[in-house]
Amino acid sequence: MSNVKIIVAGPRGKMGSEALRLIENTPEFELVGCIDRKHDGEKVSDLEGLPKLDAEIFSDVEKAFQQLDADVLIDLTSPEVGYKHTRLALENGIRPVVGTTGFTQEQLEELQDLSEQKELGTVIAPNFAVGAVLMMQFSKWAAKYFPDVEIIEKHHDQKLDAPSGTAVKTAQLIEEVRDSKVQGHPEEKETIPGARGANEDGMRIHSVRLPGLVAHQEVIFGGTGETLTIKHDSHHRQSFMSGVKLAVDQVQRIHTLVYGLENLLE
Ligand SMILES: NC(=O)C1=CN([C@@H]2O[C@H](COP(=O)(O)OP(=O)(O)OC[C@H]3O[C@@H](n4cnc5c(N)ncnc54)[C@H](OP(=O)(O)O)[C@@H]3O)[C@@H](O)[C@H]2O)C=CC1
Ligand SMILES: O=C(O)C1=N[C@H](C(=O)O)C[C@H](O)C1
Repeated sequence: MSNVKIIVAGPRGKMGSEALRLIENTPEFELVGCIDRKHDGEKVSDLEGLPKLDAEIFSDVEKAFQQLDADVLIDLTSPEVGYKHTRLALENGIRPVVGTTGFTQEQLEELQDLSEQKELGTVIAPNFAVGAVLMMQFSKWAAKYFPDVEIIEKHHDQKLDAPSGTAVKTAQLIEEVRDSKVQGHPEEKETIPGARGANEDGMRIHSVRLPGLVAHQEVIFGGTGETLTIKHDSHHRQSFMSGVKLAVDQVQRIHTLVYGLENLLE
């Protein structure tokens, strides 16, 4: 079988650089190019701290997609640019695997339509860590029995989007099984705005941002005389890479958009 030819967008980033290491260590994966707003025309191997891979860097995304013979785009950038990259990849016959978080519901629906129209697979996964996927699934299960729930997500202080994509996805999964419910005291008042966190269908989501953190989430359920906490921690970004590999393998076998790694796990 021939190699999977991959473009990485965001190669200097915390996740993008980890994805380059995954490609370097996966015999059937081949890096054919990178998208980066800096270093146009340089090689990945020219950049300090990145694997010695002989792929060219492009700052012009359309040029990259037209010139490179690629099967898959791995996007690990920021919400606005990630959406643009995903659209352009599909328009150029390249299957996107997207870890970038912060896409709107409308953007996800547009990408779903485009993916189907082009008959090309797209994987958008708010969290590639298998443990995080299980934490979300367990939370969905628990919400059937415990409709009072609050989500606390904790990330490093360089994160751009809040709440995290994982927290949003967790709330969406819980909403599938939980009747809409306003939690807390009906007359509660915030004496400092934001004290009760974001309100998603009555559920509260709290976002902590601190140096020293990587990616962590607790989902706390409250019942009569008991609480249940479901917790996941990513201590290192390697935790996301088996999911990225699975998504790259599977995106070539599907012809629609899959949102969430749980839909690809056996
Ligand atoms: N699905 C998952 O499992 C995970 C998803 N994520 C998500 O992945 C994304 C990246 O995270 P992380 O690696 O931590 O972030 P970083 O900030 O470390 O990296 C982002 C990269 O994207 C580049 N970038 C940002 N904006 C642009 C732009 N306008 N044009 C071109 N390149 C751009 C940055 O380049 P520059 O240095 O020039 O700004 C940087 O190289 C985030 O959305 C995050 O939420 C993170 C971890 C796990
Ligand atoms: O920015 C991060 O770091 C992470 N982003 C994703 C999210 O928004 O959920 C996944 C993981 O939590 C790490």
